Formats: sequence, structure tokens, C-alpha cells
Amino acid sequence: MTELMTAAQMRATEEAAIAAGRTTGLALMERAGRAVVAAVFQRWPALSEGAHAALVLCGPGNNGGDGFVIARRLRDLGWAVTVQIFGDAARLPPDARRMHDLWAASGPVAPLGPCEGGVDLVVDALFGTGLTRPLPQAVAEAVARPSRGGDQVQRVAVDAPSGLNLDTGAIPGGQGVFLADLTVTFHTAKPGHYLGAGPAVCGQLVCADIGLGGSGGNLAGSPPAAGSLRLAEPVTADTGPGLRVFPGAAIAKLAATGHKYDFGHAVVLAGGVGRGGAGRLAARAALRAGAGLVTMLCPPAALQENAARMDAVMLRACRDAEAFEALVDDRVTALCLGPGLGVGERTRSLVAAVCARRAGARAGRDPAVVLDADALTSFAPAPDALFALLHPRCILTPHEGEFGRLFPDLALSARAGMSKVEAVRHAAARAGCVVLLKGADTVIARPDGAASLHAAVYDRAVPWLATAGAGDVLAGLIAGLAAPASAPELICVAEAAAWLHVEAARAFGPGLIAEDLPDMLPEVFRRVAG
Ligand SMILES: NC(=O)C1=CN([C@@H]2O[C@H](COP(=O)(O)OP(=O)(O)OC[C@H]3O[C@@H](n4cnc5c(N)ncnc54)[C@H](OP(=O)(O)O)[C@@H]3O)[C@@H](O)[C@H]2O)[C@@H](O)CC1
Ligand SMILES: [K+]
Repeated sequence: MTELMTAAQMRATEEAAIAAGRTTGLALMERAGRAVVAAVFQRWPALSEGAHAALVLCGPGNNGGDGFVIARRLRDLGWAVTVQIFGDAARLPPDARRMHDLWAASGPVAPLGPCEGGVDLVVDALFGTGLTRPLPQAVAEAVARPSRGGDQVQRVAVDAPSGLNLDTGAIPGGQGVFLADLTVTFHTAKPGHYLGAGPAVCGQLVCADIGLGGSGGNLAGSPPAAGSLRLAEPVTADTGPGLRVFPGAAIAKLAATGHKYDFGHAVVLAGGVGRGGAGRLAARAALRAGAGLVTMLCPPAALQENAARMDAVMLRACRDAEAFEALVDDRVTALCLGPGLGVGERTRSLVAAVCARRAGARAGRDPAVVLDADALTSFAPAPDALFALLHPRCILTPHEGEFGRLFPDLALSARAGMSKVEAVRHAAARAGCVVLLKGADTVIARPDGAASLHAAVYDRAVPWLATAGAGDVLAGLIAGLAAPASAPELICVAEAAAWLHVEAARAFGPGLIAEDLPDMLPEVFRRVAG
């Protein structure tokens, strides 16, 4: 399932299922605890054979309840289990109290403290979705305490490593968090499993079905609902092999045949002499992504330099915004500007001219406009002047630095407790267009709050993608995918571009430079269509 639920949404889903009589809190808790044990055995098969020793740390809420289920299950399998609790068992919520009592009928419960004897497994069932503030000192000490058993001790977190905020991926207080090798969450993943510090402290993420029923909807690539949040991850059709629904459906050339104009005409505006590399990267990516034609516009003095470096990309001289008007006709379906364009008035006037190109009521949809890099920074002194130019077929693709220049109150340093998802949602609403904030946790949002998280973390981590020019390639990819008449809506295009960008980097591997990315796309496409 690609939907991501906040703690409040998860609570509401659980309550609705219980209120409708479809399940009970106790049944959910039992399944949650058993799912953790099953995931532990799958990750470490040696632990599923013979008897071992575990330390189970239980908290004051239902996360603790899951811990008591785990303790009971392991003991039933012959393990030696030590259970410690933070807080007063008498004040546990009812379901957790029942699970505590079931365990306590035949096993002791001690307060948090050093564990006598060596263990093979430490279970963190201290806090899950209910963590609202920094860990208390006693808990911070408990999660940091090394367990006897050395390197052989495996550490599993129930729902979340305690100390991690599952809505934001932040560690409130900045310190004190359980470092897990494996985190088992329930029903859907939560934003914090993918945002910020989440992936590093979760270790590996497994999402277990606990019988709450699937929503089945909000899959990557389909039009998202206002206010929803999902993961941009592959979606395969249920019926047989063939195209992947996502990202396959977003790549026009994989799904249809047609004339080159059916796949659109993308225009990339590039910088002056010696600054054209960024624009060339974007143009090559747009062409590889499937635009039928790509034209690069550059200042007259840079024509020769660019002509020496490009063949399939067409090239025209464009001195300023006035020249732009004369050069671009109605068949241009996507425009990309910013990479290498330079910061200043010329860029501002080009952005104004590009955003003013509208299809009109009868001509179908407006051209897609990708604004990146210098096209964003040029408006740092007056972001509102940019927002006044934008329309819903525009997309801003900042990195954190550029984002902070346009939205200083939403900048990373100013976010204080607000998640990256919320920050980008606010930015999109203010800008009146799609905003994609880059990172290992790329967040894309539409003005109505529909959002998508593309995570290059866990087994998709590509640290070698942090290389000069990679962002220019992403901007070009979006323009190229958005250009065809059959392209899906812009937020879906952006999801697909983010995914392809990372897949291209993964296919190449370490040593990658930005030039390699567009040229890896054919290999990625073959796999998508296979
Ligand atoms: N939803 C579902 O479908 C299912 C949920 N399940 C499980 O339930 C978990 C959620 O349970 P939960 O809501 O009881 O929250 P949990 O994380 O146990 O903590 C709440 C307690 O901690 C306290 N507290 C918080 N922060 C604190 C701090 N810094 N320092 C000290 N105390 C602090 C807080 O106190 P309060 O803030 O109210 O003062 C409250 O007492 C979920 O993660 C999953 O494991 C499964 O069983 C199956 C189905
Ligand atoms: K936990």
C-alpha cells in the first residue's frame, strides 16, 4: 500500500474499524505483536531455531501492549524473556493492561534498568505513534544502553524506534532514540519512516498487515485526492505482466505510438557562454524522457558552444524575453528554465514571459513550466512577485537552499516541529502551483494539499546522486515527461520523474556523474516496460 498515514489518521482508522465491529483493539494488538515476531524470524532466520534470550522494553501506552504480546509469544516458543516497563502498569490503557496481565500471570515485569545476562534480541515497545515530546531521561538512557551479547544483539523497534516522531521524521529534543536494525510498522508506513532521520534510525522497514483492511486507493500515478499523502513507489497492475501502472503510465512513449508532435515540444532556456552545461543536461534529459522535440534557447554568444555539444536537441538564439515571444509557438507544450540561466533581471523577465504563455480556453491545457535553480533564486528578494506569475501547470523544483530563499518561514531551519510534507504543502498553496522539494526524501505537493513522498532511502539509497548537475537533469526529466499530450497531471509526472531519476542513478551505480543520468534512462525504461 502506498498511502502514508499520520499518527492521528492511524488512530482514526483503528477506531473506525473497532466502532464498526470489524475488529477489536485486543485483536489488533495480538496481530501486531505476532507480526513483529514473524518479521524478526524472517530477518534473522537463526533466531527462529532453538531458544534464545530477549529483553522487551514496554512503554506506558499501546506500543507497550504490543511489547507484552511479543514477550508472551517468544516465551511460548521457549525463549528466556526479560520484560521491563517504563511507567505504572496500573495506568496502562485497557488493551495494553490486558496484555500486561496475560504476561504477568507467569512472568515478572521489572522497571527500566540494566539487564542481567546476555540477550540475542532487544525489543523496543516503549513509544510508537503516541510519542508527543522528547524522551524522558530514564528512557533515553534505556534505549542507549548496550545490551550484553555484543555484536550479536539484534534490535527491533515496534512501529517506531522510540524517540522518533512518526509524523515528521524528527527526533524531538535532538537526542535519545532507539537505533533499530529492523522496524515493524502496521497497516501503512508513516511519514516519519521516510522523512529526515527516520530511515537512519529505523534500519530496515517492514509494514505488516494487521487486518484493518486496505484502502486500495491513492496509488502513485493516479490523480491524488486533496490533502492525501502517498509514497511514490511502483504500482503494478493486478492482471498479468506488462506495463507498470506507475511509473509506466506516466511515460507516454511506453504506452502509445504517434507523431513526434504527439509527444510534445519541450523548450529549455539556457545560460550564456561557459554556463550552458546545466541547460544541456536538462535538454538531454527532456529528450530521453520522451518529448518529441526539444529546443534549447540560449543567448546568441553561446550558440557556437552549444552547437558543438548537441545534435538531436535543436538550438535557437534568444537574447531576451522579447525574442522569446517571437521564437516560441503554440506547439510548445513544456518549458524548463533556471539551470545555468543566471540570477537577475533577465531571468526574471524570462520567467514572466514563460509563465504568461497560456493555452487559452479553447486550446486545451497550458504548457507545463518547470522552474528550477536560478529561476527561483532570481526571486529571492521578492518571492511574491514570482507567485503572482505562476499558474497550476507550473512546478517549482528547489533544493532546501532555494526553498528557504522563496519560503523563509518554511525553511529547514525555521520548520520547528513542522514536517517537510507540511512545509511543502504550505509552499504549494502559497505559490499556487506544484512544488517539489528535493532530497533523499523528496516531497511533492499540489496547492490543495495532495502530496507525494519519493524516498531514496533504505535499499534505494543512492548517495552518489548528490552530484553537480543532477538537479538540472531532474528538471529536464519533468519537462520531457510533461510535454506529451497524453501526459498525466503534473504531480504524477513529478512523481515519475523523481522515481526515474533515482532508478537511473541506481542502474549506473557509484561513480555516477550527471551526464550519465539521461543515458541510463533507456535501460530503466526497458525494465519498466518488461
Ligand atoms: N493504531 C492502531 O491501529 C494500532 C496501534 N497499535 C500500537 O499502539 C501504538 C500507539 O499507542 P498509543 O496511542 O497508546 O501511543 P504510545 O506510542 O504507546 O504512547 C502513548 C503513551 O506515551 C505517553 N507519552 C508520549 N510521549 C511521551 C514522552 N515523551 N514521555 C513520557 N510519556 C510520553 C503518552 O502520555 P501522554 O502524552 O498522554 O501524557 C501515552 O501514555 C502504536 O504505535 C502501535 O504500536 C497496535 O497495538 C495495533 C493497532
Ligand atoms: K517503539
